[in-house]
Formats: sequence, C-alpha cells, structure tokens
Amino acid sequence: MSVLDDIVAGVREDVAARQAATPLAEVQAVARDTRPALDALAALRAPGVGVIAEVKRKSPSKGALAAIADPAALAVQYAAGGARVISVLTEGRRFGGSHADLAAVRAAVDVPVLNKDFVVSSYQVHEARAHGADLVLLIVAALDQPVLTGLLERIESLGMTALVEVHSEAEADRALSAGASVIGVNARDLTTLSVDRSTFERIAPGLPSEVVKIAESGVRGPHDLISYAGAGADAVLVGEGLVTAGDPRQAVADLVTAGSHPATPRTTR
Ligand SMILES: O=C(O)c1ccccc1NCC(=O)[C@H](O)[C@H](O)COP(=O)(O)O
Repeated sequence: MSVLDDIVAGVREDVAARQAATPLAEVQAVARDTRPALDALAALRAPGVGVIAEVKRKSPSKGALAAIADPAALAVQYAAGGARVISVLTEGRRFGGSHADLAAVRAAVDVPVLNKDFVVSSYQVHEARAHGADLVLLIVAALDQPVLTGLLERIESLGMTALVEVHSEAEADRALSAGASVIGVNARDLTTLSVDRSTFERIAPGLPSEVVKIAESGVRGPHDLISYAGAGADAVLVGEGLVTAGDPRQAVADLVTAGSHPATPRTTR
C-alpha cells in the first residue's frame, strides 16, 4: 500500500467515526453560523510572490518537526511576517493536526486560512467551513474524477476556494477539467516522499496564465522561492522550513522580501 493510500485509509476511518458522532446536518448548521470565507483568490493574486505558511508538527517523511503547543501563536507570527495565507494540517495520525488547530488559527489571524488535509468526502468540506477555513486542499491523486469535480463544486458553493494539488501533467489536466482556478504543484513524490523541485518547473509552464500557481514543498529559504518564482510560481507553500526556524516571523519576512523584490519574476496575468 502506498503512503497516500495508507493515509487516506486512516482518514476514511476517522471521518466515519466523526460522522457517527456528529451528523452532517449539525456540521452544516455550525458552518452556516461561521463568518463567511475570505477572498483567498484575491489574496493569492496580489502583486509579488506570496507565502503560504504552514502549521506542521510532523510528517511521514521527516517524523517530528516541531512541538507547536500553540498553533494560533505561531500563525500570528506568520501573519506578522507577511504570510498571505496560513495553512493548517488537520490530519491527526501522520501529521499530528486537528480541527481544533484550524479553529484556533482562524480566530487568531485575519488572512485566509487553508485546511490542508486528505479530503475524500463532502463531510470534510463542511467540517472545514465549520472550523473557519477559507481554502480547502484537494489532492488529485487521492480522488477519482467525478469525486474531484463534486468536491471542488461543493467547496466553491460554500464560498471557499479549492487548492487542487497535482504531481504530474496528467493530474494537472484532470485539475483543469474539474475547473480548478488554483493549482498547487507538490514537489514531494507521494510514493517515495522525496522532494524534486524541478517538478514545478516541468508542470507550471503548461498551466493557463489565469490559473494561480502554487509551488508546494521544498522551500528552505529565499533562494528556493526565487527559483520557483522563475518557473512561474504565484506563491510558495512552506512547512518544515518555517516550523524549524528559530524565528518564524523573520523566516516568513525573509521569504516575503524575496518575493516582493522587483528582480523576482512572477507570471503576468
Ligand atoms: O510532508 C510529508 O512528508 C508528506 C507526506 C505525504 C503526503 C503529504 C506530505 N506533506 C504535505 C505537504 O504537502 C507539505 O506539508 C507542504 O507542501 C509543505 O512542505 P515542506 O515545506 O517541504 O514541509
């Protein structure tokens, strides 16, 4: 079984347990009372290369990364450094996250918040909204085409934005067919877990100019952001490089400075 299949199997079990405890109608009722989603597309289309800063405790590839006792405090540091979006990993078994993390971050910052998880059912989309998410990740490799399209439509019907993650040209075609307007190219191979930044350079130039292009994984400093920007990134998504930094606010600020430098290229729309 691949890492992705293993993670998704655990997610399905956890979702079934949550749904048995809290029926969809209750989650939807909470979602209806939640502040409307922020316009993440506008944030991602702002000038300069944006930084999506991730709250990430551990991962299958690296194990424990950072204790993060107070995810909201970390998110406040990220926002103070100029992060355009905060990403919160909510998968529990392999990443140590939770919806409580998502809600705490949402309450602490004013920038859009991404729910980064392995979403395979519409129940999770409603959970994301009920906990204040503005964006929701969809991983093409984990979804067949009708489910991908249906989840994307559900996300948008709730006023949120879908970040559709791909690892190959074929997956990028599927993301576009489903109607994605924000596509993340993840440099981390979900079979080997190795990071190859050239994946973005290969896939991004083939995406339509109006699609927002996010380079995910492998950013360890401004030089990586500049390199992704040269290949057309509108934003980078950074986890490990920030949660392991001594000063996360400064680490984000250094990336933001690199991303807003006039010499840093960015796709023109
Ligand atoms: O990080 C992992 O090991 C991982 C393994 C399997 C599926 C997803 C995984 N990570 C999720 C992400 O996409 C990253 O957290 C995100 O892109 C940030 O990456 P990084 O800056 O390299 O921590």
